[in-house]
Amino acid sequence: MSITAHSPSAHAARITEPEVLLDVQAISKSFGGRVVLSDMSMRVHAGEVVAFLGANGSGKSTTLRAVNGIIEADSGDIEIAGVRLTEASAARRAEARRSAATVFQKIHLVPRRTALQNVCAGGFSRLPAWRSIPPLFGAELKEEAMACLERVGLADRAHDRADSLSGGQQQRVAIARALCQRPRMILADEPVSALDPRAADDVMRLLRQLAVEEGLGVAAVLHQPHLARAYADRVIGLRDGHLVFDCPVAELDDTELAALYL
Ligand SMILES: Nc1ncnc2c1ncn2[C@@H]1O[C@H](COP(=O)(O)OP(=O)(O)OP(=O)(O)O)[C@@H](O)[C@H]1O
Repeated sequence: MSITAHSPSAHAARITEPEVLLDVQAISKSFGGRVVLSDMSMRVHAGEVVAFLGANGSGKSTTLRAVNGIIEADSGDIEIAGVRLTEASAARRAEARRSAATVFQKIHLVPRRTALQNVCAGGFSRLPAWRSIPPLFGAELKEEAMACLERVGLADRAHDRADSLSGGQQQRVAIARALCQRPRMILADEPVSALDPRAADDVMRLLRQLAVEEGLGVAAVLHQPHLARAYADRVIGLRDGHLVFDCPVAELDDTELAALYL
């Protein structure tokens, strides 16, 4: 994990080649007649970390869930890696959504399986269902999963049971599993909320490293503004389902930030 936040070379690359990996266009969502997200628009570019901030219930997770397909927006549109979801076939839509891998606060590893076996699960969508038990994973998938563990700095723990790893290590295994899905971007829904400050820093540094060094887009819901300041390029503020600000992290205003949580 060698890079520091806000590397100038990544900044230059974004200016010359701002590939849009996620384009959320005026999406709205209601549950039981209550509007929880209203006309939300935002973008994530390749190589960029975007942080979502806002109080409980402000619509952060709803935005990510509309992108990854856990829910469908009532209106608006979403483009993932150039695929406009409302116009795409079901197969194209599923493929586009696979290119945005999700990492959750609750890590959901299979505790008794090894780190490597858990990471292999990220590649299952490319395999027939009967190949998804460990003896049948195949050498190729195992090799790819091992490379993913190397990318998160945990190759040496590949054969340890998931439940023998620390919380921070388990979240890095979950990120490796997401990488094994071969995504263009990572949607991280409170990826560090269950971690101590040091492990939280490690995970955020890793997500930033994947953006800067590998060109992934990262959209992360955070409850820690200081982590957004340290690791994001852009910060999005949500309040009561409305976008309040979307600005480069250097322009984040303390008063506006505090107002999100009033
Ligand atoms: N499946 C659902 N059914 C009914 N209401 C829902 C559903 N999902 C979310 N909501 C409501 O939508 C609102 C926005 O929820 P969301 O999870 O997006 O907030 P959030 O900003 O991510 O909050 P938190 O920081 O607490 O995770 C909340 O009031 C929540 O109760």
